[in-house]
Amino acid sequence: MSKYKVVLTGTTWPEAYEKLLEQCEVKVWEGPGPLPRDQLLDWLADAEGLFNVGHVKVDEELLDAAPNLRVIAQSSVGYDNIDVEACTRKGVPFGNTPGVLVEATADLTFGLLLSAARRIHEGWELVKAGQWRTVYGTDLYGKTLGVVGLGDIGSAVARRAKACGMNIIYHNRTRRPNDEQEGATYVSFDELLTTSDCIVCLVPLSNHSRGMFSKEQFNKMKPTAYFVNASRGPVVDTQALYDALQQNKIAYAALDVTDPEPIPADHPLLSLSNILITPHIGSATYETRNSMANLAAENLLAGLSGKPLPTCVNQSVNYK
Ligand SMILES: NC(=O)C1=CN([C@@H]2O[C@H](COP(=O)(O)OP(=O)(O)OC[C@H]3O[C@@H](n4cnc5c(N)ncnc54)[C@H](OP(=O)(O)O)[C@@H]3O)[C@@H](O)[C@H]2O)C=CC1
Ligand SMILES: O=C(O)C(=O)CO
Repeated sequence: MSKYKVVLTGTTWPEAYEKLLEQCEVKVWEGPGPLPRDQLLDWLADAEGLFNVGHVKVDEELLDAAPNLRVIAQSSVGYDNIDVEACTRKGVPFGNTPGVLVEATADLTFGLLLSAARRIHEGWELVKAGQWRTVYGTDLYGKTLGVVGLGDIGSAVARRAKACGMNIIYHNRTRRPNDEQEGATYVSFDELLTTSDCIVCLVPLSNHSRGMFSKEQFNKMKPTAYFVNASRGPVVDTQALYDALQQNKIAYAALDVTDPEPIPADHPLLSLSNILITPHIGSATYETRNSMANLAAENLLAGLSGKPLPTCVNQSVNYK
């Protein structure tokens, strides 16, 4: 039996790679640097499957360059780099990796809040510098956490916060009755901004959410507010965040995602004392990244053999 022709935009985890190799002839980009666009389009000329690990932009141009493409699988839950409507128009199912990364990403997101509130990272820097002294933080117990984007991950963050004695409010475009039964209170975006002690952002990046945290929103927050973004950098206006922190309009920010990404070492945000940034490691545990790769491989192999993808974004194509 001839093997499926697949393009892999970067290296993946061994278990998933082995599964692919059983059924596919794989062109894999091993660097250095990201896969050049020309090379990708050239490889896609006869490809039947695209396994996207490097968040390559998938648009009309790419789809036109890949006339035999039958499936795209990406090992992430966010898919703001994918033109899903274009995939649907071309009849190409697109699968992401929801669910398997929820707990790891919620741990990191709540960890950022905890570290910022208790200055864990600052304490460690002081100890390393030979300065054994008290760094004061703030209690989370009894405070109000506002979750913007209470979906799979937001809800798991809310669970952790509740276990630490926080009150939970949230804002989505649609209400979540199950989470409300668990104690999360639905409020308008404005009410969340003005009443939260801590705000966590976990909305997907879209035309609706791009720049949704800007000067106006930071001005509405409490001057004691802690702001955590673990979604995508462009959901926040970086200059407005810098101004809000620099002018003490809010107390502290903790970010796992930035705009731009990676953030250059000489970026003004890095000169502030009231910020903590990690390099987009929300889902980066061995177990979770392995599970994400396996799910992406399952999506790819299902699409190649004409079966519905286990986790398909454009369902109308999946089940046609
Ligand atoms: N830092 C990291 O490493 C990681 C980051 N992420 C990011 O987290 C995002 C969320 O993931 P996940 O929880 O699985 O996704 P979900 O789809 O489960 O949840 C997203 C939630 O956001 C809400 N939402 C969407 N748009 C808006 C908006 N404009 N205003 C208010 N609420 C909105 C949705 O509700 P409704 O549609 O009703 O508004 C939904 O409840 C991903 O898209 C990704 O960008 C994910 C994994 C790891
Ligand atoms: O899955 C995602 O969307 C990420 O950001 C990385 O896990």
